[in-house]
Amino acid sequence: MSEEDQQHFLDVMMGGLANDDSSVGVYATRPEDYDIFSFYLEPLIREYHKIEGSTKQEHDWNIPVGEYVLTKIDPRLEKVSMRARVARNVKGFNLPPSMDKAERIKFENKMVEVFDSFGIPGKYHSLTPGHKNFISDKEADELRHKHFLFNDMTTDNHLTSSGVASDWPFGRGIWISTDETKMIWIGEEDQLRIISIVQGNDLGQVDKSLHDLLTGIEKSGLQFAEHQTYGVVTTCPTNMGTGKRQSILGKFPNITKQGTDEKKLKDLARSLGLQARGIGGEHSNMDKEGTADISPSARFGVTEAIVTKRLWEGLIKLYDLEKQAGEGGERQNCCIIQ
Ligand SMILES: Nc1ncnc2c1ncn2[C@@H]1O[C@H](COP(=O)(O)OP(=O)(O)OP(=O)(O)O)[C@@H](O)[C@H]1O
Repeated sequence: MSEEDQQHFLDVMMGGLANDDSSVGVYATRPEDYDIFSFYLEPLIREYHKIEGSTKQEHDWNIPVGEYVLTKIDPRLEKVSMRARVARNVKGFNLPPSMDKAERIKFENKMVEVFDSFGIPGKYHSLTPGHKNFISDKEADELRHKHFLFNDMTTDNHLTSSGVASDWPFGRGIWISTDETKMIWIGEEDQLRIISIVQGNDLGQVDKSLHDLLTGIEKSGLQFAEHQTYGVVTTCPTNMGTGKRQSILGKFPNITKQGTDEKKLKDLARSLGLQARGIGGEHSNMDKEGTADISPSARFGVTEAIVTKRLWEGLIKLYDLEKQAGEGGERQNCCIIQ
């Protein structure tokens, strides 16, 4: 390996070397890392995604609207906060761990041009000092409170030690559609996180909203970085494949014993192929009602449609366990996050 590659390899491993609590401990710094360091990254991707034999990532957004309706699980799941996001990076740019300040700003400006012309009404809010769309800390916190905007990245050791959070807050921001159901993060763990949040009960509805947004961006001519085997290229190998994470915010007071036993819910979720996170995203806590963000773990070797199906099937089982955990098999109120 050349000296230059050795340095890049060290950069890839930096997040894990600096953080004992890392689960994967690896961030790609450039799309080509997945080929140059495949001897290291391929086994890791296979193990994480439990892939045996040869798998080539396929895409399928054919998600039935009207089929995965949460009120079929429980009529009280009427107004649930549903979220779906995909991670994307654009061809020709480094991945966030190795972007410098100038490249981050250049990327943000390129995206502002897309937002000005891609046809979905909305507004861009920038965290970059001096940007024409700059928002104050107070405004940024209001957007965080609504679960729209990502946190200050410098508070996360994994993001700082790997370089993902470098040059904060330059080149960072969020585009939000006028109806506040669609949003795009700029400059977080991936260059783009394309997101939809819908309050409702049909999982297909949030997928459709996300897919409309993604298609709109693709039509703008932006070309995403793709790998011939692993699908969309993402900074963290755990997101490779579809880059899709789909979740609902649900209340599980019985399983979590009023939020005092988060581990119980996390373990049960894991056994169902799901992940349970706290109310404010990864590494956050649940509240006294055991409110958790539930999403399927799989991103690679499954299609976008399968991710939704897995969430649906997992929720049927998880809500049944919640019911069983309650006194007399009764489930308390479940879902509305205001
Ligand atoms: N169903 C949901 N409804 C509303 N907000 C949600 C929902 N699920 C997650 N969120 C919010 O989205 C934000 C981002 O969460 P988080 O960082 O865990 O996930 P992510 O964007 O998918 O990225 P990553 O998996 O890389 O951490 C948090 O504020 C979280 O509370």
